[in-house]
Parts: sequence; structure tokens; C-alpha cells
Amino acid sequence: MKVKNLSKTIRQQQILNNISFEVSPGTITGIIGRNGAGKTTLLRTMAGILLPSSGDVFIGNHSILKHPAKKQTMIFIPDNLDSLKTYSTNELITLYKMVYPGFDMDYFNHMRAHFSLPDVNRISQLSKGMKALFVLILAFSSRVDYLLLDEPTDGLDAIVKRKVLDFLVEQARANQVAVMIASHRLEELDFMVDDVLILRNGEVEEHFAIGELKTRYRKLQLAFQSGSFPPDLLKRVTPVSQSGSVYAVLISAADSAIYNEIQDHDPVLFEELKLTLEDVFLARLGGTDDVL
Ligand SMILES: Nc1ncnc2c1ncn2[C@@H]1O[C@H](COP(=O)(O)OP(=O)(O)OP(=O)(O)O)[C@@H](O)[C@H]1O
Repeated sequence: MKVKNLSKTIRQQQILNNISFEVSPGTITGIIGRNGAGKTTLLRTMAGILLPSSGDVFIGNHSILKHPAKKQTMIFIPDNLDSLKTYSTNELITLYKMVYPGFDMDYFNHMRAHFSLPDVNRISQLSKGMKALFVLILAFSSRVDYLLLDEPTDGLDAIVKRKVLDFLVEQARANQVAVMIASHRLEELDFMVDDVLILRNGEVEEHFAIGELKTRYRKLQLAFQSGSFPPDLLKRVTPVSQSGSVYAVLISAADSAIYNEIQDHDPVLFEELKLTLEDVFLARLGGTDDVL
């Protein structure tokens, strides 16, 4: 799937601005950004629920604007499943079978039994966690190529959350489904995504493979005799946290000079820490004012 120069204006407000990126089969892309950055609007526009103001989404070489049938290759699952509550489970299954001709009923029954989902009459009788699993199973049963998920683990307990995420990762890989997940739960994305798209004010701030992270940044935990951070170094690091006189900062992995200069200041604590997606989020979107 190729998203090309996608922009969306709603009531004279530019929500998305010239967004372009690609996703490959079987990969999971995390879409992250601060509240209001445009994550949901991007997913809804990609899914063809909202019309773009300009730009387009291509499945292979086919524009979804010119070939609306291509929308059948994707499913968007919103963060709030309340809209399903009036359906009976059978109505929903019938609906999915109608919309997605490749719907695999055997797979659906197998997964429903595997997760011991109760055979209830109405969707509203399922708990939040069961509902989340139910719609994911429906989505994978539909044999679509793209799954667009908005905050899929909102409100789930830790055990159900793990079940949902493990299922998602396993099935995306096994069925070569490209998954895009908008989420604020960076610690969850950290272990499951292949790519990360950072949105800032409706624009792509960065798009990178998670494996590249370590080649870009290093995270250091530091404390100095003076108790404060040497001002001459401050401009060259990106602070991510401070607790008393202990600082965590990111440095560019390419900048070996700063690594040596920090050591020249004789820090009383100098430790390299594991870099997380949250660190990169804070570094790219937090601004230094938030920390130091
Ligand atoms: N229907 C709408 N009418 C007017 N403004 C809208 C509409 N939908 C979204 N917006 C605005 O677009 C911007 C992006 O909203 P969106 O929900 O896409 O962001 P988000 O990144 O998903 O946010 P969050 O993380 O809080 O869910 C916000 O400023 C929001 O107020």
C-alpha cells in the first residue's frame, strides 16, 4: 500500500498535510504522535471512510478513489466498538461475509473456539476484551491484506491485552497481512512493530524501521559531581528524563565526539541504557523544555 501526498482539511483546518509512506505485506507499522496529531484521521482517510482533500492511497497501482472496490482489501477497526452493540454476532458475521467474499468461516470457528469466546447472541453481551478479540478474529477471517487499528488495546486488562497482541503479531506474519496501529502505548509497540511513523501536527515527522533506532541514537544515564548537567554539553544532547541529579539523555549514535566529551567531564554516573520507542517519542516530540 502506498499513501501518496495525502492531505485532509476539515472545516478549514488542515488536519493532514502531504503524508506519504508505504507499507509492505506482513509488516506492522506503529503510528504514533501526540494527542490531536492526526493518527485517527490518517487511518480513516486511508480506509476510505474520509475523502482526502488531496493525494491518494494506492493498493498496488490502483487508487482507492478511482477503484473503491479496493477498499475491500482493508478493514479499519475504531478504538470504540460501541457502534457494534446493536448487532447480533450472527448479523455481524453475515455482514462480513457479504462485504468480504473471501471470508473464511472455518478459520473463524477455529479461532472462536481457540479463544473460548462464548457463543452469545448479541455483541453487547461480550466484555470489552472479548469484543476486541472477536473483531480481530472477524478481521483476519475476512482475508484482507490490510488491517488499520486505532488504539486496539484500550481498556483491556494485562492478560487479555497480551492475548490480543500475540494473536495480532502471529496472524499478521502468518497471513502476510500489513497492520497499521495507531497507539499511545509505546511500550506495547516497541516489541511488536517493524516500522514506526511519527506524526506531528498532521505531518510525517519521521518514518523508520524499529531496527534502525539503535543505529541512530544511544541512551545514556548520567550524573555529575556538580549535581547539574554541564551547560556546554546541553545543546548537543536530547534530555529524556531527570530524577534529582540523574539525567537520561539521547545522543546521536554517529556523534562519537560527544560520547568522549561527556566522559571528559568525569561523570559520577555513566551508564548506557536500552533505548526505547518512548525515548525517541520524547526526544522527537517532547521538546527539551519538558525535561531540563
Ligand atoms: N470531524 C472533525 N471535525 C473537526 N475537527 C476534527 C474532526 N476530526 C478530527 N478533527 C481534528 O483533527 C485533529 C486530529 O485529530 P485526530 O483524532 O486525527 O488525532 P489523533 O492523533 O488520533 O488524536 P488522539 O491521540 O487524541 O486520539 C484534531 O485537532 C481534531 O480536533
